[in-house]
Amino acid sequence: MHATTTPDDKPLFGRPWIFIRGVPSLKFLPPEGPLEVAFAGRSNVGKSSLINALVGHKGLARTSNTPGRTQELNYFVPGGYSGEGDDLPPMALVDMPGYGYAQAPKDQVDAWTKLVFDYLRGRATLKRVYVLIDSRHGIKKNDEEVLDLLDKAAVSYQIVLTKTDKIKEARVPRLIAESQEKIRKRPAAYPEIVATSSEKGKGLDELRREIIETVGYPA
Ligand SMILES: Nc1nc2c(ncn2[C@@H]2O[C@H](COP(=O)(O)OP(=O)(O)OP(=O)(O)O)[C@@H](O)[C@H]2O)c(=O)[nH]1
Ligand SMILES: [Mg+2]
Repeated sequence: MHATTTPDDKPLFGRPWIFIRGVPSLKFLPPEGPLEVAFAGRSNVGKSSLINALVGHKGLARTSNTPGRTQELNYFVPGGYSGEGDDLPPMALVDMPGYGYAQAPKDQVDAWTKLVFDYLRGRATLKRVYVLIDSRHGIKKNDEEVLDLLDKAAVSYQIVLTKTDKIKEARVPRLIAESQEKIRKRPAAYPEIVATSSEKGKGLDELRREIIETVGYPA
């Protein structure tokens, strides 16, 4: 018997990831197939940077200092699958436009927000949403609205603190405790909170482990 060489023999985050599709409106979504893990959060919170840090590819998802950089649902998958027939990747990471303030015309921002909310509410293969919260700001009113939506739609989500390199280290445990208190009664919230810094590589292994567990990889 010889060992197989299917891509599934390699660790999920130990191989190149590729961009496969940008979705400007729901009708362009790929057919439901592989499990999806999505990243939500206010504009500029660090969604695209976190995806790049997780997969170890700096320029994969476009990032910017200007809020409103990501304007579509962007699909990223591990490479090595043709996408034809049954040769599908085991999962996809979905980067999303941010909600809240963005440097773009209001009707455009309203359209992205609707796209994100409709996707979050209605995607059967969406397995987990990471709701990113900037460590300097904590959970705000518009974050709460997204948590309400996810609770109502019974979509499992987890809070991820971003940019922890921008606050004093001693504040991190307090922020985790405060955030945990805010989600304690929320039915679809995963109780653990992950503190990350894409810049310093903090919390990434923990998050990778969570994602692997969430999608049940390898099956
Ligand atoms: N110091 C620090 N800066 C970060 C970190 N993560 C992201 N940033 C910076 O924050 C800014 C926004 O990052 P993005 O990843 O583009 O944020 P986003 O949430 O995808 O933003 P939109 O697509 O506009 O919604 C960029 O200037 C990043 O370099 C971090 O961990 N630490
Ligand atoms: Mg982005």
